[in-house]
Amino acid sequence: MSDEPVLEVDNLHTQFNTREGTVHAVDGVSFTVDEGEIVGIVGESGSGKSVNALSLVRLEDPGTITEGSIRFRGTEMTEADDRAIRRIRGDGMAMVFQDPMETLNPVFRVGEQIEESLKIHENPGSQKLLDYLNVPLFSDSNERKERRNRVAELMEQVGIPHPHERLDDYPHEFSGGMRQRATLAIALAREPDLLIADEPTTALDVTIQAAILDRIEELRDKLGMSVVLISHDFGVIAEVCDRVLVMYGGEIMESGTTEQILTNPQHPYTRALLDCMPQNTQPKEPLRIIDGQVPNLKNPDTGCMFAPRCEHATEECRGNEIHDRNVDDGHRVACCNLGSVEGRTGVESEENRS
Ligand SMILES: Nc1ncnc2c1ncn2[C@@H]1O[C@H](COP(=O)(O)OP(=O)(O)OP(=O)(O)O)[C@@H](O)[C@H]1O
Ligand code: NI
Repeated sequence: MSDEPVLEVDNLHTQFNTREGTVHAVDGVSFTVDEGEIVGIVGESGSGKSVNALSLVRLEDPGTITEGSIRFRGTEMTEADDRAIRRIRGDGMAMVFQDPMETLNPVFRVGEQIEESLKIHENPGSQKLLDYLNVPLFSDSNERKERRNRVAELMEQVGIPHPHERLDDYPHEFSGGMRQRATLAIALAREPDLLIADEPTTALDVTIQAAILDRIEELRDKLGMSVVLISHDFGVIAEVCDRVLVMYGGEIMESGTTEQILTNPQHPYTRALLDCMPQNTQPKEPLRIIDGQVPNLKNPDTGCMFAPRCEHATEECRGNEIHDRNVDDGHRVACCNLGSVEGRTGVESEENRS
């Protein structure tokens, strides 16, 4: 195990230029992911979670990274050329999307698609040329058989039963949960150092969701893989994550270990999100939602993004730039009004880092 974080994101800004103005989708985000660590990103719809994730793998187009740094295992992703990015997508980082059909091609068999991913992993640089020449990487039949076994093994790892019988199925022959598992197998075929999973279980029912989260956790334990797991559901995050980033309006409002965030939430937004968890709602009580709307990210106002919806907000919150502060070892909060929320403890006087 190395002490260096696998991923270091510093002051990342990703914007979209639209006719109505510039959308500040990710606005000064900093975080790290250590080897073997599962970091969760939680926040309401539109808070910038997906744009953040896509920026990490440099799929932010049509957005633009306007500022900041993303260092992945020593490579500066914001400056890397296409070749370096292709290599990193080949075997460094892999991404799983909410909709499996973003990954799966309906006209190829599931097994073939996992096999393709294995090939890219083994040969990230030469892939384009081989595709162009239409040369199969493995012509020898023994090797072909071995490769199919490896694909079946991967399918088994992600919980697809009877994989040898399912290898030659097409995606439409798979159920939603099985398709999601297949995309996980495609991602894992590359043995990524970092798996970025954007709402991988949102469309699935609870038991399948739990099974997939178990798999991710198990693979982290087995392979030492690092994971960035995105969800709007605190329940999912609490289940598997070591550390949590709470995102709102393109910024990180609070970050800390899962325990710190769950047992000692300091930011009013984090508290509001936790209050909305079904687990924290009485039976028969309707599910709570946070009053008000997510902010307009076009030409945002100064001050705290959450201030318009925050019951503790003061003039200071609206007028000033907010810096995050350390409230406990590794627990940071971007709120200028710390201490106003009942039950807050342990706030250090230390000002922001920068
Ligand atoms: N292609 C685009 N053009 C313009 N704005 C965009 C584009 N893609 C995303 N945005 C904006 O960026 C902001 C962040 O979106 P993002 O998809 O990252 O949110 P999210 O937190 O992932 O939400 P959800 O939970 O709904 O997936 C939103 O305001 C969204 O409208
Ligand atoms: Ni999203």
